[in-house]
Amino acid sequence: MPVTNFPFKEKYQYQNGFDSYFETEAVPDALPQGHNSPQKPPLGLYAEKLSGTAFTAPRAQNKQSWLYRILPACAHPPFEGPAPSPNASLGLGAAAFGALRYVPDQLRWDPFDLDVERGRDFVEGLHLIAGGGDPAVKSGLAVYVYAAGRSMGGREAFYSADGEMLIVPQTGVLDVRTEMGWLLVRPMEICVIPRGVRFWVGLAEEDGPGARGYVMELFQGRFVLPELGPIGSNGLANARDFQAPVASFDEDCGSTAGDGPNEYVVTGKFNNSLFRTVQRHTPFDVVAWHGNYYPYKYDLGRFNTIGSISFDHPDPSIFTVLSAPSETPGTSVADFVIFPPRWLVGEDTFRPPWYHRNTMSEFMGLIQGGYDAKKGGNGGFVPGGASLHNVMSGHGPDAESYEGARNAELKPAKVGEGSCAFMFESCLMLGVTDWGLKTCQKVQEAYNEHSWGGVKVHWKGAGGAQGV
Ligand SMILES: O=C(O)Cc1cc(O)ccc1O
Ligand SMILES: [Fe+2]
Repeated sequence: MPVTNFPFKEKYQYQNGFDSYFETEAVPDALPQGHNSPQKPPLGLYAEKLSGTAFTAPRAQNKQSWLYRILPACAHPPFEGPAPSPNASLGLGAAAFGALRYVPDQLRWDPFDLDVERGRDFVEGLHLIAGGGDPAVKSGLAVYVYAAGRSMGGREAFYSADGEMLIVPQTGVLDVRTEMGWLLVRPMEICVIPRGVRFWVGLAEEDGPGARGYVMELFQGRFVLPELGPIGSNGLANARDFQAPVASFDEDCGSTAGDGPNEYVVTGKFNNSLFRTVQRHTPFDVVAWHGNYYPYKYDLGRFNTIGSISFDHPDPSIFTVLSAPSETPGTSVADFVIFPPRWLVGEDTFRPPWYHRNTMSEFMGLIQGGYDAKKGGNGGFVPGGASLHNVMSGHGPDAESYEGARNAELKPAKVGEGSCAFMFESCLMLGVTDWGLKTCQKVQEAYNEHSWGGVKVHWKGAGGAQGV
């Protein structure tokens, strides 16, 4: 079901479409007509180009936007850093990335703690849990969980030069301000902030339980919609359901870069370290923009789920929302896959996921409800928790789910009502941080035993009838 209530309607306005060319102006006539960079842009604005791909990238992949702003982004004192990570002990930063540990065991985590002390904002609350590759050579990705108990300071902004950030809220509504405008992102919605775009994250419900969720930072390439092949021209996540913000700006800029009335802290993530600068003008001063490089959001309830209407359990690639292709055809650096409510009708079929070992690694999280192949409850796979099944690590339904599905009457059945699990699937082997393995204290030590310790032998012997 799509997310329905739309608070703060006047602040959040969207333009619809994936990979579209948009133009938007918060003040009439702020966009130059017929030019990108006139001698004097309208209203005394500066023109600034933001490129997400090489200038010479083929047209089909080329991503860039023109921003018309009160002062250009370059007007700031030198960055200081690497700054001590606001949460070095929690796992963000170069040291944590450099010390990733690669383990073949299946891992599962209890729900990660919310920031009940209300001490951390979104950036301070980012905990690196797993990753692979290297942002300096634009390869690989990082996976975080976040727990934010408060909004970022009113004069703060963050950006990642390392990659595009896919944010998956699990608890708490995020009020996201970007250079290109505002996005309201609720649980069961996601948003993507492209590399380099400055943003601010607030909690829309200041007196709620705080915000918790998952982030994938993609060092390599960008998220695109998966090919549909024989599915045809519609299905899965449809382009028109992606929403981009409209231009919205503040005017706190003084008359030059140096003498503005206030100080704004811009924190940049650069090769896994944080650098900060304090400038005397707001980074959110973009009065108009046009282009195809922009942040966007998507309501997972709009996903058009497709499955087998005859027999056998299809590969989960049919549930891909967004995909970041590698150079190898059909092989993703990262896929974002969801398991929404759906009908299962397969005849003579073991309906949950089969047992499997993959060359791809699978990091899973649960936004709400349960997951059909795994027990919930204490010690199970529950909302706000996670699991990691790394390259060639065997996994599948726990013994109890296997027995249940093996003996189930195969009537059409709706699974996953009110639930949504997701998977960050990657062709990379994922290393886990010290925080993820130890400090967070959420690893379920008995995960393997608890899930598969009880798998029964059904073998009837060489003479046994098949399928009994
Ligand atoms: O491991 C998992 O639970 C994810 C998954 C789901 C599915 O339906 C098929 C394969 C797969 O890896
Ligand atoms: Fe799997």
